Amino acid sequence: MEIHSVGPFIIGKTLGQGTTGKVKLGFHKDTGFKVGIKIINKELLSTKPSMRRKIEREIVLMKLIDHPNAMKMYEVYETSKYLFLILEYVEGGELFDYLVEKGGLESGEALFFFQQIITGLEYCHSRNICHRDLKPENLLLSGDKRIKIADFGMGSIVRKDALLHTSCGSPHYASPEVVSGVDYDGQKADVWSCGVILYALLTGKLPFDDENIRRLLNKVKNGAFSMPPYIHKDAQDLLTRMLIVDPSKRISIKEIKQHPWFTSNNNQIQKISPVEDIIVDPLPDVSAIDEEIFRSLMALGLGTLDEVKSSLVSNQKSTILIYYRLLEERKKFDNDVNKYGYKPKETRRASLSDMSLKKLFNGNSSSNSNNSNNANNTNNNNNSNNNSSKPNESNTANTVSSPHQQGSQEPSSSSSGSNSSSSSSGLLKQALQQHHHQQQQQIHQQQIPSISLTVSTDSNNSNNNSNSSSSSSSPMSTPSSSPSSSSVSSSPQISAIKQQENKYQRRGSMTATTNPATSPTMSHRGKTSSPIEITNKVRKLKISDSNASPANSPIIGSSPKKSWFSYFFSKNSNSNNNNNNNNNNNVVIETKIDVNLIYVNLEKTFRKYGFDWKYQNNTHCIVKTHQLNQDGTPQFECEIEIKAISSPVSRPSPLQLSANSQSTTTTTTTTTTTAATSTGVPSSSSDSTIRLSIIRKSGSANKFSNFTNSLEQLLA
Ligand SMILES: Nc1ncnc2c1ncn2[C@@H]1O[C@H](COP(=O)(O)OP(=O)(O)OP(=O)(O)O)[C@@H](O)[C@H]1O
Repeated sequence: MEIHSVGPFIIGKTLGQGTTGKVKLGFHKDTGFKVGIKIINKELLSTKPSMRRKIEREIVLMKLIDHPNAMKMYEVYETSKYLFLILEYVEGGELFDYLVEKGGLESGEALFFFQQIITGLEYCHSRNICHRDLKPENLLLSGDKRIKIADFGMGSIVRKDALLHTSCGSPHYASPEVVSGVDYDGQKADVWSCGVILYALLTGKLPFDDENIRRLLNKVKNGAFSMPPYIHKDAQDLLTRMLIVDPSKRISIKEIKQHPWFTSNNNQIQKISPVEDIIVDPLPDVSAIDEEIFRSLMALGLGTLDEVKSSLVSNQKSTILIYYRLLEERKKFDNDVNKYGYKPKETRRASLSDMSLKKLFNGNSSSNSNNSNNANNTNNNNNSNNNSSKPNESNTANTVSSPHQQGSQEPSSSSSGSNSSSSSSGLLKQALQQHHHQQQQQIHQQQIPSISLTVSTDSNNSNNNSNSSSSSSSPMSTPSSSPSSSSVSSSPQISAIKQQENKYQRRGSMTATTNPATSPTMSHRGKTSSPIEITNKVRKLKISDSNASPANSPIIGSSPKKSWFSYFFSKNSNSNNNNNNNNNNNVVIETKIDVNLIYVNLEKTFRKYGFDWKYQNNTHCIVKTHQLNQDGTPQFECEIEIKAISSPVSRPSPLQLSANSQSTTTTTTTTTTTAATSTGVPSSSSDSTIRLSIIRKSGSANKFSNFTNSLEQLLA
């Protein structure tokens, strides 16, 4: 039976497509509240362990994230075939497209975006989450131009002072240490990516680019880029500090926030305390461990089964225990809200205080000083509670268009699989509440004469408003007066911002003649390297590989049920830390890591095992040991086939911003995308999946097993 709804949401038009499936627009049946629904075929997850791990990780990380500058995940639904991630709807599209349209941005607007990126990233880092794939394509814009960091598929939790191994991301945004294949500090690598993004914001160009991947990687490693003279000198200074090759000398997020350019608009950005500040109690014994949360922890790869278990009952504070408690808090929050409807402030706060989250928020201040921001936030929330304590009742219908009116493309009233809206999770319930509140405000504003606003020349003055309703009371939110934590879109502050935004001048289309950056530039750090003109290459390629996209099918079999964490975790949890394929001859690893960085990872593993390697042709690599058996054959030898496979949406990998790009129909038959690069390897779009298959092996089974385990870990 075909259904057109998931839980309380009617499924509408397609918003986009990633490697795991389509993202559709969803409308809340009762309120018209919009969400993004990411539809993932579970078959994909069972047949591709690395993809499964990626999705598992993404879901758990998103459960841990609640910040106005990061895309929220409200709920997960599933049928026997599909997973549905109910996401915050981010209507303004990708920052990438915005940059394509506008070219380089005026300094104030660039700062406006940059501050939000840094605020969101600082929040992630405070939870020890590194994004590792920051680029304008993964930064979405809300309707009121708020940045939402998205796509945590490459994200990782990093224990304090630990280094990361996997080289991932897009080479244009990846740091020198990442492209060099050495172990790296994930936070410093994210800072580098932000430096590249800042450069792109200010110039509409990339600091490091080359058609030839080998040269590109060398440029990144070298770190030389040209600095257009029109960039404000303070911004130049910040860029120079962010794009420092040596990560130990690279500026930190904390220092960025104190930098003169960052603070030049007097926007007050609040400090976010690290996750380590949370006070947590251990569990009394292993029988108290919540199975679902345990599986989620395993998905984060924080330790082996035994390590995780013993950390949870140990008196010693550990990352594992902290994340257990955070996930528990989120689960409790969702459940409580379901049980009691919109939860009264006192109860929620009591729940939060159980784990002394107040210590986390506002640093180590006492509960009193949980104060201004929290109080403001809570009060706001409380107000909205008072205004509409039952969001799904009565007055919402008067203020919100029905999904049909809002243009749902599939406005079927089919109730199959529908969960009642009253079972919405905490974050969703909160968002619905907020949505209702906004609608009310809008109506109210329409009824009163318009107020004349004095618009300051600072793009962010209005951001000092701390009435963040979106970050207010959910379990892991942190009070923040960040740019994005401003109030609802209908507020005078936002109107003022909008007016200001309208004042931003387009820099003009990025043509060779009009772009100031193509005029003679000053050399940077004594080196010259012309900035690469953002080319007029095709931005969006049409989907052609229908097989690759399960979500192309007109949806959905059985009724979706809501799950806190989807049951696919339980089905597959045994294999979380194992390589299922080890017993098979044909090990297949699929990964979404950029193809160029796959080679960095491969070679890193070869070196680790002391193997020699040789690329036979574009897609095959022979790997063998130096050491020989008595009969003269290598102790171990194997052949790896490397292929780009289904890429539902292909996009140019670098910031090939194109002011006049047309949506051109281009066939994306990725299995054949093996155009040789200088390294003689297949090339593909940055979003395609690459399959590595060991098609032949001989020699030591032990070596083989260790080697493939390493590869899997590195590329998962
Ligand atoms: N919550 C959302 N609101 C609005 N648009 C969205 C939302 N989520 C995704 N999109 C759009 O859909 C596109 C595909 O998203 P999706 O997350 O599936 O792909 P992706 O970012 O390539 O990640 P991956 O392929 O790793 O899953 C995005 O590029 C974005 O334009």
